[in-house]
Amino acid sequence: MGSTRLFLRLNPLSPIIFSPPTNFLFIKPKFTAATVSLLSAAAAPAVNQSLPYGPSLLKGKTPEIPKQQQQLEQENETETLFDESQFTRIFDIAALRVPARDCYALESRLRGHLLNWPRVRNIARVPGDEIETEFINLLRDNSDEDENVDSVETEEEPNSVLYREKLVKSFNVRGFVKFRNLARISRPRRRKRKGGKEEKEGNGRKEEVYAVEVVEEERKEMSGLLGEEFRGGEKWKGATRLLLLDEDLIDKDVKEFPEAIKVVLEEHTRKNTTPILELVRCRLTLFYDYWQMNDVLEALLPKGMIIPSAFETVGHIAHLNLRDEHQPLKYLIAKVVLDKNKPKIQTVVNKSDAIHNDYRTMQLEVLAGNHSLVTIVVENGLRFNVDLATVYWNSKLATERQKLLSGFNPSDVVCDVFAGVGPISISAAKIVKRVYANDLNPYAVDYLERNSVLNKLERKIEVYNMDGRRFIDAMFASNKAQSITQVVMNLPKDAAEFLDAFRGIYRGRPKDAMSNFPKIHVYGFSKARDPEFDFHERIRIALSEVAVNVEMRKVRLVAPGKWMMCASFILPESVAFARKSLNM
Ligand SMILES: C[S@@+](CC[C@H](N)C(=O)[O-])C[C@H]1O[C@@H](n2cnc3c(N)ncnc32)[C@H](O)[C@@H]1O
Repeated sequence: MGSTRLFLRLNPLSPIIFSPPTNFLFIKPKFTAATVSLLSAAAAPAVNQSLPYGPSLLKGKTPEIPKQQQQLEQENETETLFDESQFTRIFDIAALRVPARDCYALESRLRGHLLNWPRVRNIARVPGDEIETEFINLLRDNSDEDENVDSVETEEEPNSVLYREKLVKSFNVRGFVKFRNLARISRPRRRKRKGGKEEKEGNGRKEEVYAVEVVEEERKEMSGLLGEEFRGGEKWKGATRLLLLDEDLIDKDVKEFPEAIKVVLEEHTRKNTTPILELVRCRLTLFYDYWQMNDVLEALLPKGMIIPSAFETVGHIAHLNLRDEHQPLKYLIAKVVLDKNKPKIQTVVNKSDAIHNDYRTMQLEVLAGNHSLVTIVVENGLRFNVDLATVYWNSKLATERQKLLSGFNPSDVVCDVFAGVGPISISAAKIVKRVYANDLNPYAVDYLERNSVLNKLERKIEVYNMDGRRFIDAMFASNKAQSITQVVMNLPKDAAEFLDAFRGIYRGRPKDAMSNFPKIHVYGFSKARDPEFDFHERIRIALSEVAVNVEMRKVRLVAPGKWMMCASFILPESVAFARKSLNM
């Protein structure tokens, strides 16, 4: 059966001029004629007074889309899974236009009454808010009113008290006003901004996050509050900024404003013959790039469907584990995951099947982004090249690996029987004297060698490519046997069944010459009600030994009711000198 791709676009028949947006998911007519509205009622913003404070796709207005653009979008719909412009929301808000140099002081003074929306700065810039110095000088020349633009040095030498007072005024929250750049040095670099638009760089493309525009200025209401002398921003003698006010203040009369704002307005009016604050009406537009992954998925997926918001990452790859119900929407989900996690994530894959093969590699389907499954993972300060198409990697085991390594010391010699690309071997090589690392998968061995070199530890690691049982046999038959102090067996599916390889490893050799018995760390899964007992039993059976003194740990729950266990024990002398197992 061919794959069915679902396309989301704005319903062309619905009126969209400043109306609550209605999103519909269309199955392309090419595949079926049925139009399925998968978007829940929740995704259609109603003017709902009970909505919580803050930005929401269920609030605001959608922009007017010109007819021509609508047609263009319909023509291009084959290329896109959904129309990102459907996520544009416009909010009317009130703002105070203030002198740029006072904006930080006023922001901290009025913080509780400002917009305070996540990822939207309370201080906004709009085109034309920066006035050229020459223009300021021109205004100053033509003005007989005293404005507080760096006036200290233009006045006659005052007495010491007045001088100190003047000096104090020459500082603001950012430092000495005459050296504004000094304050900037310690500030993080601002994002590039064009006019009132906030943008971020993502994956080479500029993402428009939000924009602020001034719609109209409301001076009359202010003069009502502040008296006749208030003439509201008729003359701006310097750069200005907008302080975005609490969303609830948009339709309020200034008289109903919180006291703190009224006090600031009055103070400024009293101090300046030409008031330097004004109230303006603004339009705040939040674009697709503003919304977080969950916001978008919640709006796109049918009501009641579980939002697949959690995923594992391996380097630049996000690895989803989609349920059956997500399958028809997998490309759409992957696009959102990619869009919302760029640039760190470049590829989104879905694990399409349980792991069945010997090399423990996952069956991955690339759903979005670039198709390379070769990536670099950084763990514990070490770098690992991994190709998820050919080798095993599991970032969830990072903590466990650290736990295991914490028991190693510089005099140890380690045998890693199922080494993969080397997360245990290479990390161990940093601590111990020597590591013998083995894996059956030739690709894993290739990466293991490369990773040893990449981390400059190749001199401490010897790499082997053979079956685990043969490797154990070869190591303990060689003259390396007496130096080996630790053996790691991380193949949880069936490592315990490899333990019989230790039976008789010293058989036929003089007991006094073979006095060193390595500590074995073996991993395994258990679905039993008592996983410790169950795993211990499996170890005893594999070793054919009744009493084995084992330290048992639960590593993690890998599935409901299924534990990954780690058992550590010193190889019993009786096992090492026992008759060889028939399997060998
Ligand atoms: C669960 S992975 C663990 C790899 C590594 N220790 C890690 O933490 O990433 C198990 C590894 O055992 C290897 N393997 C499977 N059967 C094997 C066998 N019979 N002999 C040796 N290695 C084997 C697989 O290729 C795989 O790399």
